[in-house]
Amino acid sequence: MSPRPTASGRSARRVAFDVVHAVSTDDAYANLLLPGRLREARLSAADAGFATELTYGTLRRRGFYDAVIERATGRAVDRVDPPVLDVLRLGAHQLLTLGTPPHAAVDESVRLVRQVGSARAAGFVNAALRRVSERDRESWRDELSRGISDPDALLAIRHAHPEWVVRALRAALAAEGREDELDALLAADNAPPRVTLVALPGLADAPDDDRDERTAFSPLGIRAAAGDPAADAGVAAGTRRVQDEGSQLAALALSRVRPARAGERWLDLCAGPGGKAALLAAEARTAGATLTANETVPARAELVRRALAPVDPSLTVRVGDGRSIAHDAAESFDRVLVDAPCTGLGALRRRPEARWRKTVDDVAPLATLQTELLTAALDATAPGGVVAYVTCSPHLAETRDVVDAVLGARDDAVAIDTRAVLAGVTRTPLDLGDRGTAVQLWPHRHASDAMFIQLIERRR
Ligand SMILES: C[S@@+](CC[C@H](N)C(=O)[O-])C[C@H]1O[C@@H](n2cnc3c(N)ncnc32)[C@H](O)[C@@H]1O
Repeated sequence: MSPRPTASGRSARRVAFDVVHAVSTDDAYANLLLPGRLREARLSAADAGFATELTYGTLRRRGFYDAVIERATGRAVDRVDPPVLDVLRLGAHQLLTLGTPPHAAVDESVRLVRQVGSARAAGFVNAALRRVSERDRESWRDELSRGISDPDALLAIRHAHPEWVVRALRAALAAEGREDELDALLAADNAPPRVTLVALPGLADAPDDDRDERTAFSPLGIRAAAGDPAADAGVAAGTRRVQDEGSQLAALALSRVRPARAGERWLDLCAGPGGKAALLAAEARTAGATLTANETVPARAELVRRALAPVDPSLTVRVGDGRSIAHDAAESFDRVLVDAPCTGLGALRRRPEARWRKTVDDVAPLATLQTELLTAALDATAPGGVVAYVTCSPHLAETRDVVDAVLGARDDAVAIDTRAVLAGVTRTPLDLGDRGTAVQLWPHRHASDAMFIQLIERRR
């Protein structure tokens, strides 16, 4: 059941508006902004649930609601004042997805538009949302789909994804012979993800079978209790961290590809904000190895320092472009993680605004950067060492094509069967496509981000 607001639902709507509007106008990230706003507003658990669903759901389906608003008002959304448009988007989500009674959704939206300084638009909001409420979501989908026959364009409307994203996801599934799962994948992108934690080895107690808290695949994964994960004592102490299972498996593929020897040197080349670095550092420490982290954005390097502090505050965090790492440290590291900057198309559940922010034009420059970072990582790896190339995107141009391009250009590196490595790591077998040596995880199949993981050995 969708969370319902209590009598103080107005504060919840205001919190949702503030976050949605900051995303629209300041390029804010909802998953970073919302938790603090919820705490500041001191909402009850029910209202916090309602505000979260309202914020995330509105942002995920924004493109669909914009199309509905345009059709209902006869006005292009870029001709509607930004605060008014955000009030309409929130109203559309309440009407078409949350099942809020029309009189409440319309009246509260009119109240909200006054509250945010756009009182003169009250009549427009009232009329627009009344038009929106004349149909349910299915009927609006039918209306917007009329005259369209392209299957990807129809799926884009049905599941509120940009068309280029639907095409990219279809191609990635087709590459493993699972194109028929596209509908399930797009639906999974719109479902709130369950929160998982990682218990850092050597710092936190291992997950407990008896308390039924373990996740399906990661040996270190814990299902978070309901509510704010920041309230978990281990999370507050930095010994347990909020981390998607896919990210845990990406780090563990590298740390457990083979037993580590004391004195090994590990590198996380693109470490900010430090989730995988913390896990790698803890894994390294239990084996007597040491992690160095690198991050190009100084503020994110600071987040890496904070993430590493509970493991070992003396670890080195280099601030610089990962592409220049081999100038300082050629053939120096035994294990290197390249968790490359990417389109993030694999994390659409957790980053609700991302699908509307990225464009198809972002892909080629990212692929170039990813190719250069993977090349630099291999140059910085000692002969016999291992690189993990990881993206939280399944886009073939960022995954398979990057690996093929880099391996095709050098004869000192070879792909490792990453599927076999993870088969020795996970608690239960992963259902993977049967092509290639990489691991591609999926939200609909593994309840994780669509993480791509390819291990590569630098030949001796
Ligand atoms: C996908 S994120 C890494 C996530 C991180 N591994 C974690 O688990 O928390 C990619 C990171 O690469 C950084 N980055 C972008 N370009 C870079 C470059 N040329 N060299 C090093 N880092 C870079 C970004 O700032 C971002 O923090």
